[in-house]
Amino acid sequence: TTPNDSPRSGRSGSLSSPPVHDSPQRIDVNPPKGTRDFPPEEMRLRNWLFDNFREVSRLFGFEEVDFPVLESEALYIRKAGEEIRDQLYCFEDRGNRRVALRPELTPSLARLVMQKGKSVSLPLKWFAVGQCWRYERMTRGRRREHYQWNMDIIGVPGVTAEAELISSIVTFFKRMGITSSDVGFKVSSRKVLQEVLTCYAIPENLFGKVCIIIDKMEKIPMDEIKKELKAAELSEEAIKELLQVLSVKSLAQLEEKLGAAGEAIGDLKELFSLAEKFGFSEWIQFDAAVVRGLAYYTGIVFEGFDREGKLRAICGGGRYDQLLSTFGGDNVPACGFGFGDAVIIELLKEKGLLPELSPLVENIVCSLDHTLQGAAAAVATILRERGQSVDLVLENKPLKWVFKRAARINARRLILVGSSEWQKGMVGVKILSTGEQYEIKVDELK
Ligand SMILES: Nc1ccc(Br)nc1
Repeated sequence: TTPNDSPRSGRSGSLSSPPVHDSPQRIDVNPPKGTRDFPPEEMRLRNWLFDNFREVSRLFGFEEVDFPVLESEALYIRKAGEEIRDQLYCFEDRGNRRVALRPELTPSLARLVMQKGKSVSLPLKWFAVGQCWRYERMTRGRRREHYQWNMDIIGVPGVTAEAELISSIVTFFKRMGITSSDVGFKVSSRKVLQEVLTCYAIPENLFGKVCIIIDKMEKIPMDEIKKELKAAELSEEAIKELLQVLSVKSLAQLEEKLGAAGEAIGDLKELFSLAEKFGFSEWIQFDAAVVRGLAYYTGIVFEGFDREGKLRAICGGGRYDQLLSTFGGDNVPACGFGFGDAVIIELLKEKGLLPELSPLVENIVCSLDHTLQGAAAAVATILRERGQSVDLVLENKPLKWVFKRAARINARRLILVGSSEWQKGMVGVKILSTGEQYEIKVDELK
């Protein structure tokens, strides 16, 4: 067949006829499944949220850090049966390296702390806002990426660090207009579980796995929990005791169960006492069932929840004193939290607290005829050099079009470059909110 007789076109042509290009296959204009675009309106909301994350981090004296979205898969290979492991977005790269899109930021932070070693002095107070990934079966239609705000304190063994972290999140909620009537923190300590398991001589290496099973307590039937604990070689008696301890409703009850001497009760009492000093007592409550779903927590754990119970956890965190040593590094005490960008927006919507964020540009500059396009560009440059934002009309457009665009981009004033004014070194100015208009020398524009 001749070049033009491509079976697809179905047209018979001759060599002389111009090549017929089939219309190109239209790409899928949606982002990949489970991911989001951020067009301007959504991007303004995201920037507003992240600016608040950053402002709170600044108020608490934290320094911003970031890491690659792509990490070695080895950072996340933990054998405790975590969901985060099951949903790892991992693959083999062209160099046959096992890599993964990070599902969380803490392992990267631990890696960087290890890399810095003795070159940094403790304590470190670092924060990051980064996109995290999971490969979720789309059957559940959930997102595969979200942005997480993390704050971590490295090198402080006492619970004052956890109190500081909870205080930073409370500060953030208050900035959002969220109160302790809207949101609270369930607080416990993994040392509660540790002390029970030690009583029953459960091997240390089962600790993470037991925590992950317990974390599913409110998500799967109790029979399933018991089955999984039994499969993890816990005796019936140990399971019974464990579930009993996890159902206590107060620190006093916990003290009766575990005694006053244990670290768990000591840490929790100190945290609740510090809460008074920091001023966030009404935000926190003891809840023995809180363990969080990450294997590496070793002490205090907490999660922010909406008191109406309509949403998933807003944020979560805790102490992870062994993480660096599991990476082969010197052990350093550490604690931190993760705060996702999705649930908080749902909560703000629920509470009618989403901000009105319109675009804002100070000036829209246009020439009144095409011969003055260069003059308009010169005026735009002068204004920009004076720190003024300018939307320069880049084509010859009727004034009606310019006014429509000015309204759409919420411009504060319209600068008109007309031939008679320009010959006098002047431009026309119209304040769009009041309609006030005047002429002014370009040099006097500010
Ligand atoms: N870890 C993780 C990552 C991405 C999303 Br969406 N949720 C949780």
